[in-house]
Amino acid sequence: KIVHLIRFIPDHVKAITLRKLQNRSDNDTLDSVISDNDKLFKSNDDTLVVEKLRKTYGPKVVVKDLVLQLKKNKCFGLLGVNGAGKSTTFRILTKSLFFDDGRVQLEKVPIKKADYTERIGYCPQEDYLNYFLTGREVVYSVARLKGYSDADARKVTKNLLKYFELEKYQDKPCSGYSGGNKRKLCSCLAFLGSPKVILLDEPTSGVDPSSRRNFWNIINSFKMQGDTSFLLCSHSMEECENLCDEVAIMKEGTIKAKGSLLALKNKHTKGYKITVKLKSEDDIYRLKGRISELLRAELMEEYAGSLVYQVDDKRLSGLFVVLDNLQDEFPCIDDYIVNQMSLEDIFLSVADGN
Ligand SMILES: Nc1ncnc2c1ncn2[C@@H]1O[C@H](COP(=O)(O)OP(=O)(O)OP(=O)(O)O)[C@@H](O)[C@H]1O
Repeated sequence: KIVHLIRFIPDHVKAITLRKLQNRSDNDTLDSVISDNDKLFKSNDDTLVVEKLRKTYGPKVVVKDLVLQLKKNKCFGLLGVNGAGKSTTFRILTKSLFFDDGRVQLEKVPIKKADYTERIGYCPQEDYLNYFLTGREVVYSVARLKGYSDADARKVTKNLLKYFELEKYQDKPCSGYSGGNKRKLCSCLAFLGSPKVILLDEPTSGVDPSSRRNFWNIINSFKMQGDTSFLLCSHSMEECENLCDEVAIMKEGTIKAKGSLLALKNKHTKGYKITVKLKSEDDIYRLKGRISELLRAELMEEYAGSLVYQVDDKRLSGLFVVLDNLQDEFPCIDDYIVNQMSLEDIFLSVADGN
């Protein structure tokens, strides 16, 4: 039965299981490891530290000298365009993939040590589920493989399925789950075993807005209670704004921008974003000229009847007066919206830049 189960579980859980089954002990004591590697940890709040991580596929470097520090009770967002190297990083951090150079330590335990992965929870980008088992059986099996007793495994399974709003489907085979419910079940597995670090690779893609909010609540309540760190990869900027204390934007294997949301906003954006919605494009060239002249604004985007400007002017009231006057002068203006710059704007400016 166990051999059958192992075929359907991810490598990082498999490593733990095989070690448990073989009853192998780790020869290196934690003390010797700590004295060797203290330097990597800059503060007591650091949990996972990555230094100059590098991964190549033939001549192609897909992760270039990546540096990361995850902190207790914090969520770190790893953003980037498709192919930036995010999932590769996740696979390296869960020991599913070898890397060429660099160092990784989790609470001062180097990645090479056997119990490293026991401290990590992982929701990979692809669903890994045994489709013959029900949701309840999947969670219970992984709980047992992670070392829970029968009674504890039952209890934790019940609670997790409840938190992730999967109770309704718990006795149905996973093969019949919708895409969003499969994602929820995979996320739920990442929380098993009280991991110190939880890696979530696009955990809510395909998940409905209400379940997504429930998921955000789970993470935020974990952040408040325990000492878990989260590393989140998501293409939803809204999700990152809601969950992340710090984000890094990755492009072609390199981190192009890193910091708290506020720091990134201050560094990469100025002032406000103005979206001018048009009824028609009749007088558009003259309008663009007037906006540049009056607001000294930079045209960021032009799409589907809208002009999007970035303006440095910090005096909001003055801005509205100018925009009202422009609306009177140009009947082609339908409406305008003034927003603060968002994480999405930062992402676009960093991802599109060189
Ligand atoms: N097995 C492989 N052999 C060769 N190249 C690979 C392999 N796996 C990934 N790559 C390349 O590594 C790069 C990074 O891929 P990765 O899956 O980490 O990107 P990502 O940032 O997670 O993208 P996405 O947002 O689309 O999930 C890509 O250019 C990809 O083509």
